[in-house]
Amino acid sequence: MQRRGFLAELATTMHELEKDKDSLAANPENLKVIFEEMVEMCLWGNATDLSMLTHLSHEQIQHLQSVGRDAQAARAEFILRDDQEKVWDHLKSFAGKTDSRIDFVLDNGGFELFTDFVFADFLVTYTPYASKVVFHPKLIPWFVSDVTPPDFRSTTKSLLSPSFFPQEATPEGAPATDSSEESRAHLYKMVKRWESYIDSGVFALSVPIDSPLGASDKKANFWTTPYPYWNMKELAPELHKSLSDSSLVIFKGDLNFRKLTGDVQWPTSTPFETAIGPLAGSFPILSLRTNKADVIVAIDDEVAEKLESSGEKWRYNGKYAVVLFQPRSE
Ligand SMILES: O=P(O)(O)OC[C@H]1O[C@](O)(CO)[C@@H](O)[C@@H]1O
Repeated sequence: MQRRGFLAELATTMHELEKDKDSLAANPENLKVIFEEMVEMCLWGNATDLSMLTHLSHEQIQHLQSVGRDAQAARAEFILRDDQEKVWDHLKSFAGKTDSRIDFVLDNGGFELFTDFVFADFLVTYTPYASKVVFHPKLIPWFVSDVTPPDFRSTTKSLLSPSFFPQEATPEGAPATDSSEESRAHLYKMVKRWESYIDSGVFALSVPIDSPLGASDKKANFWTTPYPYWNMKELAPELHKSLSDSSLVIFKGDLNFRKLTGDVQWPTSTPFETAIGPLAGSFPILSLRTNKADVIVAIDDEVAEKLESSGEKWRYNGKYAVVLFQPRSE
């Protein structure tokens, strides 16, 4: 029930944005505020994949996945390096262009994919900076809950299915409240829009949408090889070329971050640009990562020292995060 609350809350937020669409488009500063909420929603959507569920309490999971403005503000101090400002400036440079494309290198299905859809929807529906989104799934569920093409296809269908969210009832069995009916309607409308975007190509998968589990595709096989993303250009030239046409490539989650940085035990203050090696400058990269493994870069020494001396398992307890941006080279 709680999960449905979050989904509906996001759907209602998106619904309410509709009223302000024109004024938001005319006023980038207001749009920026919403953009930052969207980035953080999408970032923390990664906090609780299946592997984290085993050691977080129900309350901790709910806290990490709560999507309201206040909950996000409370978590801002846990973002150890935050390049949102740079990303926003980069996005604004696409105003007036009709062919700007954002790519999402997906991570987990379920709640995280829902937040990816919401962010993508925000970018194409409410900002003048993106005309298309390409989603990159994996062809096998490599780290258990990775999004595959069948997951992508079934997500909108599930969200639209009446049985997915059974009618709410009060403990006494009274009928649903007006507000829950309304939020259900907002969710329905939003997901219908996503389906129309899939039909029209505004939202696309990098591989044929009907690809079965275990299919082979030059644009996706690389994601499930043992190689770091440093080797993308020579080992997956088609994928590299395709991403080179993107206005922004968003890498979701911990595993993608590890592959971007070579899964190396870098000194914590290593610049992101150094850690991503030959990929730096090839295309604009945004990494939205909650920390679930030892690898970490781009953190000020004082911050790292303080966390180390606290004894907290900050590198992998899922409570901390980084938002890292590397632009395309001129
Ligand atoms: O789903 P994500 O964010 O890519 O996280 C995957 C991570 O989960 C783990 O399997 C366990 O935390 C890590 O080893 C791995 O990097």
